[in-house]
Amino acid sequence: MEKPPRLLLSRLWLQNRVYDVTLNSVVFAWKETEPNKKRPPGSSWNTCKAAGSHSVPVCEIIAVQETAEEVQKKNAGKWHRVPRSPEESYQPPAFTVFYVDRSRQHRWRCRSVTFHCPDWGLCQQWIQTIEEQLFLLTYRPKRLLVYINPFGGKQQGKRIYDQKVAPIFSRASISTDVIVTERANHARDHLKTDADLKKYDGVVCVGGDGMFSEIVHGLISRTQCDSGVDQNCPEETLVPCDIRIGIIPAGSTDCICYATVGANDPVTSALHIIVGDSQPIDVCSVHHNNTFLRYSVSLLGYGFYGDLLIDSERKRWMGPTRYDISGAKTFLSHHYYEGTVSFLPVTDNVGSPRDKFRCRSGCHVCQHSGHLPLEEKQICEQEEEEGEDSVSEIGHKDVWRVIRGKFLAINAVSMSCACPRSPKGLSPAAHLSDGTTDLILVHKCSRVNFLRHLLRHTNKKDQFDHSFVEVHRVRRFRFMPKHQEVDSEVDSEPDLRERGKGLFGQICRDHPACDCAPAHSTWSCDGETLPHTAIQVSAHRQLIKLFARGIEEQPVFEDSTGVCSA
Ligand SMILES: CCCCCCCCCCCCC/C=C/[C@@H](O)[C@H](COP(=O)(O)O)NC(=O)CCCCCCCCCCCCCCC
Ligand SMILES: Nc1ncnc2c1ncn2[C@@H]1O[C@H](COP(=O)(O)OP(=O)(O)O)[C@@H](O)[C@H]1O
Ligand SMILES: [Ca+2]
Repeated sequence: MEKPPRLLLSRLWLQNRVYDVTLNSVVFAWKETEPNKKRPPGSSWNTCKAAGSHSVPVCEIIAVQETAEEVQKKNAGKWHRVPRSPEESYQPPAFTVFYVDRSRQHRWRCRSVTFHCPDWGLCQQWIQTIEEQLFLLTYRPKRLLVYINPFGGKQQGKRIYDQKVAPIFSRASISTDVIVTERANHARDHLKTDADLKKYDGVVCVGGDGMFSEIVHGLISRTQCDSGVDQNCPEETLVPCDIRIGIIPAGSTDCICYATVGANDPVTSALHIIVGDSQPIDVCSVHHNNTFLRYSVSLLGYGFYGDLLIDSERKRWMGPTRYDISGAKTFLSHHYYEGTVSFLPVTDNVGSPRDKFRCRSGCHVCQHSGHLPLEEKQICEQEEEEGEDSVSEIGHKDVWRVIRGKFLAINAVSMSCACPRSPKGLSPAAHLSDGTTDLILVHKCSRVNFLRHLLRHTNKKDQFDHSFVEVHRVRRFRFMPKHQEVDSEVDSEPDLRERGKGLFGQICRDHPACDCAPAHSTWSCDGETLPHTAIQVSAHRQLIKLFARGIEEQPVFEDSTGVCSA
């Protein structure tokens, strides 16, 4: 490929060594010259041959600044001997370039490198030319609206933002309006009606998956409202949101951040926002008949994860540990739930949930997955009883499959849900933006088998390779609990819930050794409970966009000799 024309080439000093420094529209690079001895005062700037080299893509430069003399002296003090004369202490004009440096485990760090120039004019020329190149990156955000949940995770949201994120935003000349939320749904309601979104290039959420869910609900509802789309209609094609969302992880699970960036690290996320990344994300809409309930981006779970969530909400004061305690308790209670799952399997997709390859930055499956209209075509239903072979070859493209059974867990994930607890996630091969969700059915099995299945979320073994687990990639699905099947017209779930909550229901839930099954569980939708158990779910391809790029393939490590951390 042809190289872009060079914009600047100069011989400059970096930590008393001479470098050939170049800039074109794509790369900023510096190459050490040789022999590169310490520069004696008054020596020529033109020495030497090439040696060690470094380069930074222009799109990963965060900022450039003229370096104040005091800063230079301070930096120089780290390695300089004390100057003997005033001439020797003279610091030539210098500029500092701040850029993204890849570290271990998909973490990004802000690094800086300072070059000394022979004269002030050249220094200014470098600063101006780099700034001009950054100005051309129009996809970078300039104004952001930030919501901080001060009570998410370990209640560190405000501190994380003030200490780790705000300084790099300001270095990148990003202006912000910050709202520290005062109540649950504060951010959602503000986005839905009050926020002047035209003023901003992005919305940033400091908190966990629950807080992100608030932002998503605010933005999607606002967009549908502005476009006259009725969210209550399950068949509607929803209008995608234009504005990108950034997540600064400060929650308990942080799976949306982890699964889209590869780390739950505030600085990494801030840098992805600054460089203006964009990653489309699938969203599932959840309805009960013709009533819209919620959107789901991560885990929509019934049975194990639903029960776990209900129990964990009472332990919110424990912070993120609540999920482990409630997880163990729910595991011991070992409840299963009867019901019918119907789903529309994906037939025209390139990927499958059993694939060995993963959704990564620039994923071809996400790019090439077609967008089928959501309208239900001719519905052919084939019932499958548990334990029998499931066959669905009816020779029709859109065949609904029906599975009636006893389930320990029903999970739908439209992304992998990778998180620190499970770095590969609930469905390791799920895709961020292919318009599908992976439906995982864990049938009733022994505690030992269920534990084996759970443990496989934390190691390299395939968690779907069990006779009691099945996984399907779907565009839509429905669930009907058994107690409502008799009369599906009955819409009196609150009464039924009361029954489950009665004296015996409570004892059974709280008594780990008790094997009697409660009538129904509760759906957990990205960490919030749903008020209904009979639901219809539709995946909407690429409905929202994040300041992320998907998980990058193996990061490239470079020797950063001569480069200091910002
Ligand atoms: C034996 C060890 C088994 C480890 C199994 C780990 C599976 C972890 C999968 C996690 C998927 C997370 C999906 C994300 C959901 C979030 O949207 C949502 C909201 O997050 P937020 O509070 O940050 O706002 N979070 C959740 O619903 C919480 C999920 C909690 C997962 C913790 C699971 C721990 C299970 C422990 C089982 C222990 C068995 C012990 C046997 C003696
Ligand atoms: N100021 C606030 N006071 C109480 N709850 C809040 C506030 N701001 C947001 N929330 C709610 O807190 C819940 C948990 O937030 P989240 O940031 O996801 O933390 P965690 O990951 O610990 O659950 C979300 O449901 C959100 O709606
Ligand atoms: Ca998906």
